[in-house]
Amino acid sequence: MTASPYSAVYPLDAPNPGRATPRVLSIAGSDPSGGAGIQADLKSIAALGGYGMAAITALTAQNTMGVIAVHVPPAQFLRQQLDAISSDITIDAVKIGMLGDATVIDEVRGWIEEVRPAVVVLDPVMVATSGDRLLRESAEKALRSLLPLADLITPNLPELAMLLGEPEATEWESALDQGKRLAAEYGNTVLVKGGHLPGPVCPDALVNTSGMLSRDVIEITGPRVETRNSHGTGCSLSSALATVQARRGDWEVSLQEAKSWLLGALTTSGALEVGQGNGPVHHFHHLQQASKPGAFAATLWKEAGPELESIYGLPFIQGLQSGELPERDFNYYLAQDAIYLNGYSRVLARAGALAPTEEEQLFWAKASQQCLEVESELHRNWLSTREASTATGPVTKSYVDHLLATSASGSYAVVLAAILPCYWLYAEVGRQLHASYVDAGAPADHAYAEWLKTYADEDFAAATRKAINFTDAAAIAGSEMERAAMMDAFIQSCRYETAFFDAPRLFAQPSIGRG
Ligand SMILES: Nc1ncnc2c1ncn2[C@@H]1O[C@H](COP(=O)(O)OP(=O)(O)O)[C@@H](O)[C@H]1O
Ligand SMILES: Cc1ncc(COP(=O)(O)OP(=O)(O)O)c(N)n1
Repeated sequence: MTASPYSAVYPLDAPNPGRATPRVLSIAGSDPSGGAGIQADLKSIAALGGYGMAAITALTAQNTMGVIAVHVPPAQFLRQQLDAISSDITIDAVKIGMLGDATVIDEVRGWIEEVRPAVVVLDPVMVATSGDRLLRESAEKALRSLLPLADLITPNLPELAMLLGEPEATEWESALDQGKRLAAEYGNTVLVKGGHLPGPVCPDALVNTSGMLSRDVIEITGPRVETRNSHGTGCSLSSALATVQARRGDWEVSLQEAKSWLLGALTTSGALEVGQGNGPVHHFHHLQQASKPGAFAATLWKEAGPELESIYGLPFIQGLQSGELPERDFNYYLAQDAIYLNGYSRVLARAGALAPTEEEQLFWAKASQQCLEVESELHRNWLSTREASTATGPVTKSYVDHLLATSASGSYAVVLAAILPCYWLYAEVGRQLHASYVDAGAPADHAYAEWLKTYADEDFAAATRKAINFTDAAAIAGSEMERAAMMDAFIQSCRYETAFFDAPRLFAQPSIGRG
């Protein structure tokens, strides 16, 4: 099973001690072309689920080709902006970007010392990629005085070198060494970024030498996207990190989530068609993708692919297809299926209770009832003449527990995502098995002929299509966080589907009597 990009990024069991919608302040310069500075910060904060605020340090006249002019308003006015915000609003995280000159830095330092926000991310913006200065050279010393107040510093390689007064690193290992030196000097965490190095990968690493992370260096790598559209990547990443950190409270988790989102924003940046130079990244790529009907269902199906492949490779499925499956395994499977269906029926009823429309309520209520009817049918027609333990097996127990836990605490959309694999994977596996039985001339002497015929159930196929459509619609109506939780619930259920088909091989006992 390949790991889902979402499961790494939004683990359901990850610590989530912060606010669902963190209030994040960007203290940065304005980029009127919208790709960097506060404009990029506000988009990034919103894209990652935060409430964005902005105090403007400087105005630039710039576009995707470079910076034409910089205007730094009086620093006291910045202080008035900052005081206006902090006297009224609790700030969960601050991202600091372009500061312009030493008077601005002094005001920001005074305000941070007074307010002490819980999360401070400092992107020490000095020179734009275009080569234009965004911080006066005379202000570099003042900038260093701000570093101890930051929890995380996110310099690019030229900025890292400038802060240390060393030549710029040209290799990843020496960049990490520089990161360690800066982290040791200021006692905080440094994000060393590999964007400026050549090569097919683009690594980033959290570096802390005082034991505040699980390791001194936590490296997260990713592919390098072939694009010119990297304007504002540093701004976007640092504000995304501040937002996720305020929610998650774990820098490693925050970097994984922010980096994965930025990768999508870089990959899809071409669709924006903004400017003739280094264009911006697509901050809201994930929302547009998810709002197309069928797109979320297609992503789910792609995620289920490797699990389906595993299912087809299982001895149980191959034995069912060839007819050589030991009867003991088949009996175990039937008995566990009956137990499972009883639990599944309760979860379907819960989906009905949460359904937003009468059509969906009716669909799930009927599905819940049909589930109990199939359970009775299994007992009446299939299990009454067979020997199989009626004790709940470990996989059945875990699968039903997962479904019940999801239905107890998950939203309608998440419950549907957990329910769906039992429809979708089962329908697909059944379709394939039935097709191969028919292709083989539907032999009447096939040991499981009667069972394989039950897979040709057009009503179940139609119900599966409806369940997929309802799940897709719930994803479109939901938030990004909800879709991530749906993805996790879906993948978890897919894994249980595979385990369920494999359970007879592992747990069916040779001659256990019923009861
Ligand atoms: N071409 C690219 N492909 C993938 N990730 C990139 C690319 N360029 C930059 N990044 C990522 O963007 C973020 C900002 O990196 P960097 O370009 O080094 O900083 P800055 O924008 O401050 O100069 C980092 O997470 C880096 O890994
Ligand atoms: C107003 C403003 N702030 C910061 C930058 C620099 O942006 P950054 O994300 O570091 O990357 P580049 O745009 O330089 O590639 C800026 N240009 N403007």
